[in-house]
Amino acid sequence: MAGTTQRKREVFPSKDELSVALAKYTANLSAKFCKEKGFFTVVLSGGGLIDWLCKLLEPPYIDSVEWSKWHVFWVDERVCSYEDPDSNYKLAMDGFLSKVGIPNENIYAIDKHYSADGDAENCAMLYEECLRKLVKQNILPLCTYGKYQYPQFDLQLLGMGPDGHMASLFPGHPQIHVIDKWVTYITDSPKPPPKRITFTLPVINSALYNLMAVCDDHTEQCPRSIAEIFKHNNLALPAANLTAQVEEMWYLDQAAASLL
Ligand SMILES: O=C(O)[C@H](O)[C@@H](O)[C@H](O)[C@H](O)COP(=O)(O)O
Repeated sequence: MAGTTQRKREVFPSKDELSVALAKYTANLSAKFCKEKGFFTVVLSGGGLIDWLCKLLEPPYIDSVEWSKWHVFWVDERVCSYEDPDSNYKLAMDGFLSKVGIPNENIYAIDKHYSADGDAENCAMLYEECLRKLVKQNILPLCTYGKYQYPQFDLQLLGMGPDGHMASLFPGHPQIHVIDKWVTYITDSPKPPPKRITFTLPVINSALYNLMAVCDDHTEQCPRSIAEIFKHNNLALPAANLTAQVEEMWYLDQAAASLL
């Protein structure tokens, strides 16, 4: 089913207030899905997001969230070794995942060897294979979207770059049009590093809940992209193509929303 949700947004005076709301949103969905089906599938991105998730590491969430029932994925990943400061896996492990009790086998990172070798194509292929195994194990249901089926996650936590990219789907690059794969790759990303893997747009839009968090660090481009999306629905910006099966929510700080 194609996502038909309405784009919702909330604007927060500061990053700190956005972080509080982000923790609450995530913890509420975690409780809902753990109660309903016994586990919670959550997809992370890189960038500022991991830092903004820090309130989950504080009471009441650190003790109340059922961390052992989480399954964690990445919407995109930089193709480099796990130790590289560019790695989204390292960013999330160091800043968040190592501080909560998620079983290691529930953390689905990019392939260790191909990523260290810089082999983006095989990393994408193996990540898709990993998702297909989880479909067989009934961890991920399938969602029909257009003429294909895609894995369906409970919650995706996304970020947007100032140019309007989300995941590693960049404006003017062909990856945004890929529909016959679940995971694809790019070797000339305009945001460094150049080699990355990324979920395709229909996988992103098959998620039940998509939360896009955007805080602006005083760039001129970010508020302009937000205005293009909310006022003109300019689909040339990849993030304007975001939808979800149940809820598409945008959390913006005041700076990012300054042109709305
Ligand atoms: O690996 C990545 O680079 C990301 O997943 C990317 O899509 C990110 O979410 C946005 O670029 C926002 O990043 P910032 O929060 O740092 O602006």
